[in-house]
Amino acid sequence: MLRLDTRFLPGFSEELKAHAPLLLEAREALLAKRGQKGAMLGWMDLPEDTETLREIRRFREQNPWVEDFVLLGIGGSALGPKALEAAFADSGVRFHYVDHVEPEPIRKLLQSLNPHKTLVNAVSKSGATAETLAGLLLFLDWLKAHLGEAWRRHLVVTTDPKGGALRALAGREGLRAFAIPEEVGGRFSVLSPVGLLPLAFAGADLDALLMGARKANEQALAPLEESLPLKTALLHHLHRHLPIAVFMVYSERLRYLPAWFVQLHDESLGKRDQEGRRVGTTALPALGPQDQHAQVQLFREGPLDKLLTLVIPESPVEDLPLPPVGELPEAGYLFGKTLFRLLKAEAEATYQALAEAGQRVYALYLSEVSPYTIGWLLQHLMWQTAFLGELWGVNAFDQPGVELGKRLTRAFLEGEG
Ligand SMILES: O=P(O)(O)OC[C@H]1O[C@](O)(CO)[C@@H](O)[C@@H]1O
Repeated sequence: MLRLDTRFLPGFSEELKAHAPLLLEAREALLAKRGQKGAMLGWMDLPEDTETLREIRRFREQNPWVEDFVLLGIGGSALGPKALEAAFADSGVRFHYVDHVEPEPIRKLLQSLNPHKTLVNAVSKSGATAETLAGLLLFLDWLKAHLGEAWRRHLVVTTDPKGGALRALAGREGLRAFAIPEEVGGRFSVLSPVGLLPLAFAGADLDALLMGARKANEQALAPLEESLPLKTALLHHLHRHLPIAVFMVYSERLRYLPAWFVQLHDESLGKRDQEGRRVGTTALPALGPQDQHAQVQLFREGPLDKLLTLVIPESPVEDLPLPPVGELPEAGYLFGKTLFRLLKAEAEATYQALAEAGQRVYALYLSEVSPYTIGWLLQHLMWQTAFLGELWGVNAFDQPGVELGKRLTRAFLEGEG
């Protein structure tokens, strides 16, 4: 269950009523593009794709030998699986992410892995991302050197259904390849094989994840009063004059989720609008309780330039009681409580303290941290982002601003000869 709390934002229900026509129009405009080629709205349908899920499960069953799973990919090709695997891994398979190009950690990783027990998953929608291709060159070479002709069984690609270098490689070499549907962009691809394949090896409950996402779909299309994504989109719209959108999650298991949200929000919404005006707010990742001891001082007493989203679990999946220990009477106020009660008290205290400081803050309560609630949350945030794209007059599904950096990198390398 996912629940919105706006107790510190009085007047929100009036705002919701006042903005109903705008919100419904934005939703209509978005949905009118559903099914259009190039609209990139295929992520809406991913939760229903049980055929792909079956294929992925079969592949997982055919490869019980895997002990280490190396994901080569960056941005939307890595952030989602990384966030979900950290939260729900249960199989003992070790995961490694090559979402960078720093030589030392890659050398260390290559030295530590047993190639016979390693599955490499190269993930790239475009098949053209320099970081991913560089990782692939290294791992391909390594697999071939250690396994000879058998290397092909140790490399699986997740990429565009038709085009790009990874699809061509898979075709030439007969590699197993999973498709990222044409109409699904990288940062909206977590519920495609980009996320599902690694999560199958992690032993996560994929049925529950997709069921949760279907719930978000249902709510996105529901009447305004029940449409959580329209409501949170409105919260961001009403606060678009505040430059920073903090996304603070009270769960260690969800420690990589803020990074996933940052890409989703920033790369989708930080753009020029139709009139050429610069649009967007800057998502700032935060983790509770750690960032209470790092960022909350600024949030409390620094500029009132933020809208804060707190993601707070309401109950634990399992809890740990804090035992009374005679040697530590100073911790007496904790005796007999549980770890989760402390976590919850800290989240609630921070929520109140931020509101009292004058910051604009709301909470998204999760009944617990589970594949179901997180599937729901991820898909909810994708809807929120898509609605904001409509409200702000930007295309939430392209990223023209990253192209120049890529072209220059290539030019620098080619210039070196
Ligand atoms: O999946 P690809 O095509 O390798 O892209 C990786 C990432 O790079 C970007 O295109 C930005 O450069 C992101 O949108 C994307 O998630």
